[in-house]
Amino acid sequence: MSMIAAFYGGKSILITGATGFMGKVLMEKLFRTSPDLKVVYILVRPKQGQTLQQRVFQILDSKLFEKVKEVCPNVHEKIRAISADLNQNDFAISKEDMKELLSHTNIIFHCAATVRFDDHLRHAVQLNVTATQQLLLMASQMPKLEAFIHISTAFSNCNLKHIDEVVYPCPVEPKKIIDSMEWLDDAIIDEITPKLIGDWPNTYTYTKALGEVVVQQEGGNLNIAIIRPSIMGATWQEPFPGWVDNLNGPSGLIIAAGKGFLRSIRATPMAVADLIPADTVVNLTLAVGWYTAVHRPKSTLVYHCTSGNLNPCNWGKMGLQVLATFEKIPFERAFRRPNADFTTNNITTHYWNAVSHRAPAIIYDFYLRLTGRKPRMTKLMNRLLRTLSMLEYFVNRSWEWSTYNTEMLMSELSPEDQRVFNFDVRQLNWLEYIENYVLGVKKYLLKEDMAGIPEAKQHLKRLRNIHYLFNTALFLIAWRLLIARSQVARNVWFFIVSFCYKFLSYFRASSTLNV
Ligand SMILES: CCCCCCCCCCCCCCCCCCCCCC(=O)SCCNC(=O)CCNC(=O)[C@H](O)C(C)(C)COP(=O)(O)OP(=O)(O)OC[C@H]1O[C@@H](n2cnc3c(N)ncnc32)[C@H](O)[C@@H]1OP(=O)(O)O
Ligand SMILES: NC(=O)C1=CN([C@@H]2O[C@H](COP(=O)(O)OP(=O)(O)OC[C@H]3O[C@@H](n4cnc5c(N)ncnc54)[C@H](OP(=O)(O)O)[C@@H]3O)[C@@H](O)[C@H]2O)C=CC1
Repeated sequence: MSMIAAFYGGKSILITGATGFMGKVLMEKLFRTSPDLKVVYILVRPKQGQTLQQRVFQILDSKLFEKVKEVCPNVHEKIRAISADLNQNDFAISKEDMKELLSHTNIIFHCAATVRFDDHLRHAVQLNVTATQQLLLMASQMPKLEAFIHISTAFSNCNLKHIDEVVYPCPVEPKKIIDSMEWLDDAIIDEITPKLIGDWPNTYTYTKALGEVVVQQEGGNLNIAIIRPSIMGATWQEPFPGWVDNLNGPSGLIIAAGKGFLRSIRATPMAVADLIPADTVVNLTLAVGWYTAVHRPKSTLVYHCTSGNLNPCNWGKMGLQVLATFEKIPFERAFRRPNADFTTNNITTHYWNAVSHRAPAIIYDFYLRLTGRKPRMTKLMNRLLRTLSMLEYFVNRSWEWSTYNTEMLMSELSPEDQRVFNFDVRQLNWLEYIENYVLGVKKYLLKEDMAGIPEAKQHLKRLRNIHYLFNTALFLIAWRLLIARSQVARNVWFFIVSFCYKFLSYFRASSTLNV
């Protein structure tokens, strides 16, 4: 019997960010392995005209929860959605709901965050720092609380090269930042943001670092642990390989590459691609929840959930495997044939952006205009290039994350728990994982049918022929222009033609002799 699964039995668990990518995988695993848990409280905000209940039903209706519904048929009764907005005071939770949460919660998993790299500093601070502070305050009033697990990111200290499993201080105290956000106006915040974030690349990583400091400073006597996942990708094994439901991290770029929009990227092929499957993160998170509650470590332990130091893969290898998978499993209605040019140089980046991205978009928009349709490709391409520029920082550097605590935890688990809550990334076969990831993107993000693969392959063949035809026409036009202007080019042309003629005559004569 799994000790971890048994631990969660009968427990009341509070999850923030349960409607997000990680939150859903976390909930799924919890219900599948501990169907006898008492209740899962999730803090949800109404969104896109959907009520809380509609949002919960939409999650439970997804393929991700198919197995759960077999193991725990009354799962919908065990999820208690609480209306909350983490941007508001006391999260805008009603008095009754608050009372229930405070008196029953045993474990908190704090996953909610804004993960947008370019979020306004005020908003990023509100969600990633102030909300964490408020949640800690709530936690301190929960008499039955056994553990508070805070999800951070391995990139919260990406301004360092080697990162240990410790909380690093920030140049400006989080409390001062929180205070200043209350009275500074947006224009001033915009002005001071670059100075405040210093050598962090964006407001996301900076505010996640501040959030960790808040957890350490204001955790009081709570049993707290911090988990730092690197780049979370599709699931590796559970509940099935390749599940993914948003465009963050590599997923959006895999779509852009598979559809032929993205054909070159400014990335260092040898830089470590520190991806980590979402189910691995969730397994570690649940194991940490158990360990923190049962063993009550004296200080706040930080756990790195990364792959680079145990089983490294690099961006070059990843790009090649993604392309190889497109050969087998192409995406439908691609704009161009998928291709991957990795460049680290400024000039070649501009060149490839002009030739591989902007020029085809302009030509296609011209074609759309000619056929009376609205041009849209240039706009899409500009957005893609903007996204690429934001991700560049992460694909041109490598970091070293130490994993002592994570490895210590692994050794503390029983063989059964090591199997059920496997977070040993050394067992991951990258080629297989990436292939399943691409397949998952096709199935669960693009919602494309596998039956369409032969047609998609035909489409790619047509694109290849158009490509050859286009290049040949371009070459002939360029050549024609050149020989019209240059005597040297004309001489070369006559030399090639007469050489070919002689070769053919010789070939014809020798084949006549052979007969
Ligand atoms: C050469 C070929 C290659 C071949 C092979 C290629 C595969 C192999 C190579 C793979 C290298 C991977 C590198 C990953 C590095 C990640 C490092 C993470 C480190 C930290 C990890 C963490 O700890 S934490 C999670 C990370 N946090 C994000 O990853 C959020 C990012 N994101 C945003 O910060 C905002 O999104 C941003 C972008 C500002 C736009 O902002 P914005 O306002 O302009 O646009 P919106 O967000 O409103 O989106 C507008 C439209 O862009 C669509 N879209 C949104 N994201 C998209 C995306 N990533 N790729 C495509 N498309 C995306 C969206 O679906 C909309 O499409 P539509 O309009 O059609 O609905
Ligand atoms: N994805 C990744 O690659 C990585 C993620 N992480 C961390 O993991 C955690 C989960 O990330 P992930 O699942 O990818 O993120 P998502 O963006 O998928 O999910 C974010 C969650 O936070 C909720 N949320 C945001 N704002 C509010 C608000 N004002 N009130 C209530 N809820 C809110 C969202 O709710 P709603 O559905 O209503 O928007 C959603 O449930 C985050 O802490 C992130 O920093 C760490 C490393 C890598």
